[in-house]
Amino acid sequence: MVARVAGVFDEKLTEAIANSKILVVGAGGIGCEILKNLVLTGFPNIEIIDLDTIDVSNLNRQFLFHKEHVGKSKAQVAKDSALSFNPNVNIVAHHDSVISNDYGVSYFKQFQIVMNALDNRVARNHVNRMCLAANVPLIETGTAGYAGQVELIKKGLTQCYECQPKAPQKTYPGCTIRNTPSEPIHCIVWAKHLFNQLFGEEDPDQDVSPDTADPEAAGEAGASALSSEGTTSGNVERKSTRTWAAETNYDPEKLFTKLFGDDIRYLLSMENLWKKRRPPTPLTWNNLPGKDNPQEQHTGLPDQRIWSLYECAQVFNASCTALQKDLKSRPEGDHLVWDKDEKSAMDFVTACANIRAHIFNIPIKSRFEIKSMAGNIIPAIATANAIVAGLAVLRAQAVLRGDIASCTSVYLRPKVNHRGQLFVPEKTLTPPNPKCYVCAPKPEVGLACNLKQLTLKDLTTAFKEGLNMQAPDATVEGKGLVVLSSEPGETDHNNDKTLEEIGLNDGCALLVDDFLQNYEVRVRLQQEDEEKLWRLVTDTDTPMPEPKPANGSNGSDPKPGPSTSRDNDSDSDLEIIDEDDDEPAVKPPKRRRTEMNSDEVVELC
Ligand SMILES: Nc1ncnc2c1ncn2[C@@H]1O[C@H](COP(=O)(O)OP(=O)(O)OP(=O)(O)O)[C@@H](O)[C@H]1O
Ligand SMILES: [Zn+2]
Repeated sequence: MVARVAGVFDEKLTEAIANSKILVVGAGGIGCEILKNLVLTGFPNIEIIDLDTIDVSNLNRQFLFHKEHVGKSKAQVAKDSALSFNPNVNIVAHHDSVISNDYGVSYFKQFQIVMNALDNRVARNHVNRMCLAANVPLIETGTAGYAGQVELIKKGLTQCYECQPKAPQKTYPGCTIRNTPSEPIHCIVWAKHLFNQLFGEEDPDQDVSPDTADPEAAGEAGASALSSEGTTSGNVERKSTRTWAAETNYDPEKLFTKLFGDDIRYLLSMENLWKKRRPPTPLTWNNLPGKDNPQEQHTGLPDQRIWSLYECAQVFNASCTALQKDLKSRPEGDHLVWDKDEKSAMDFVTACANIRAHIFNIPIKSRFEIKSMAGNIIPAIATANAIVAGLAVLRAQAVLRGDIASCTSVYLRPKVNHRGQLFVPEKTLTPPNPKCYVCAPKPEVGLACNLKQLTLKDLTTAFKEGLNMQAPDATVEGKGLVVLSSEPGETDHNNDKTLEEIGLNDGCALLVDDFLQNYEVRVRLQQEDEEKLWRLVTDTDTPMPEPKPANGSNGSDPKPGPSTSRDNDSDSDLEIIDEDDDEPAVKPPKRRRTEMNSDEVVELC
C-alpha cells in the first residue's frame, strides 16, 4: 500500500498514518470511495458505520457493492470488499445509526479523524456535535450532481457544521397545495401529504382538504359551499382524512369520490378562487377517460410511459389496497413511512398527483419524472463522489501531518470557472461564529413562543427539531428546577401543561442539555403571540470576524474570493459556489446551508 512504499510520503506522515484510527460515517456513494482510498493509502485502522442495506439502485456508483449484495448491510459488505484490496487493514463495521447511545463522546475520542459521508442534516448535525465534544477533527463531505465540497471542522479553529443558519427548506404555500395548484410539483406535494394523512404520520400542517381559510376566497366559501349539491355527502364536515378513510375501510372508490369529486366541487364553490383561474373539473370513478384507448406504442422504459387517467385510477385502486394491507399488518398506532423506492408508495403518489393534475389542467407526468421530483433526486454522479472522496483523504493526510492551516474548504464545481478552476479552495480557514449556538464557548439561543400555549411536550419537540437534540433535559437557570427530563416517567406528568402553568415567563432562561451529545445551551424564552407554535431566535446578523490568512494558503492573493450559496434542492447539503468578482479577497464567504429532505415544509398562508 502507498504509505508503505518508501519515499511516497515523508517519514512523519508515514508514521502518523501507521498510528491512526479513522471513523467513516456513511457507506454510500462517497463513503465507499473514502474507504477504498483509505485502505489503498495504507491506513491501518478504520471503523465504518452505516444504518442501511444495499439497494439495487446503489450499484451504479457504489463500487464496493455488487448484485449479490443487494439486501445486505452496507457497512459489512463495504468492509469485506475493501479487505479484498488489502487484507491487512483492521476494519470494524457497524450496521447501525451513528445517532445511537452506543457511539458516545468516549467512542469518538478514540479516532484521530472522523470523515462524514452522509446524506442528511440530522445525522450531520449530530456527528458535528460529537466531534466538537470529543475534540476530534471532522472532515465533512457532500456532492450534488457534478458539484461537491469538502470541509474541515476543527473545534475552535474553523466554523462548525451549525455555525451558519441553513436556508429554510423549499416551501409552498398551503393554500396553493390545497386549493389552487398550478404546477406538477404542487400536485406531487399534495399526493405525498395525502399518503401521510392516510397511511403515514399524520401532520396537521399537511392537510389535503380544501382550505376554507384561504384569504383569496375571502370567506365566501363556506356559505355557498354548504348550499352546493356536491357537499351534501358529508365532506364539508372537516373530519380528519384518516378518520374518514378508516370509516369507509379505505374503500378506493369512496376515497376517489371524496378526494377527486366532492372536495373539488367544494373548491369550485369558493368562487373567488376561479375568477382569474381556470376552474378544476371534478371526476367520477365510473367515467374516466382512457379506458378503451389501447396503450399507445411506447418505446422507452415502462416508468417513462405516461398513464391514462383510467390507468391512474387503476393504480390508485391497487396501491390503496396494498398500503392499507401493509398498515393493518402493523401494530396498533404504527404508520407507514413514504419511500420513493417502495412500489406501492410511489405508485400511490404517481397516481394521485396525476389525477389531481388532470383535474386542474396541469400537465401529467411519468412515474419516472414524478419519482425524481417527489424524491428530490439530483442524480448522483460517481465521478463527483470519487473526486470528493479523494480530496477528503488528502485533507485527512494534511490533518495527520499537523498542517491544519492548509485544510481550507474545497469546492468541486460542475464546470471550470473563468480562471480555469474545477476545484476552488477557500483562501483561508473560516473561523467559528462566536454566536453559534452549538460551538460558541457559552452557547445561547432564544425561543420565541406563546407561553400560554406551548406545552412541555411542545417544548421537547422544539429542542429535538429546532436544536437537533436527541434526549433533552432542561432546568430553570439559577433555580435548578427540572422542567424536562429525558428519563422516562420523570416529567411526563407535566407534558400537557403550558410553560405559563409551570411558572415560566418571558425572559426566563433554561439550561438545556443533551447528555449523549455532551452539549448544553442556554435558552431564553421570549413571549410572542405568533401563529407558529415556536421559533428559534439566533443571532445571525452578527458579522463574522475577518479571517486571518492561513499559513500556506493564498490569503494574500488579491483576486476575489468565492461567495457561496447552497443548492436549495440538494439532498446532500452541498454548497455551490458562484464566483463574484466584486467580492474582496478577505471577505469571509457568506454561507447558506440548505438541505432538502424528501419532505417539503408547507407554510400556511
Ligand atoms: N444516522 C445515520 N447513521 C449511519 N449512516 C447513515 C445515517 N444516515 C444516513 N446514513 C448513510 O449515509 C449514506 C449516504 O450515502 P448516499 O448519499 O450515497 O445515499 P444512498 O442512500 O446510498 O443513496 P440514495 O439516497 O441515492 O438512494 C447512506 O448509505 C445512508 O445509509
Ligand atoms: Zn458552530
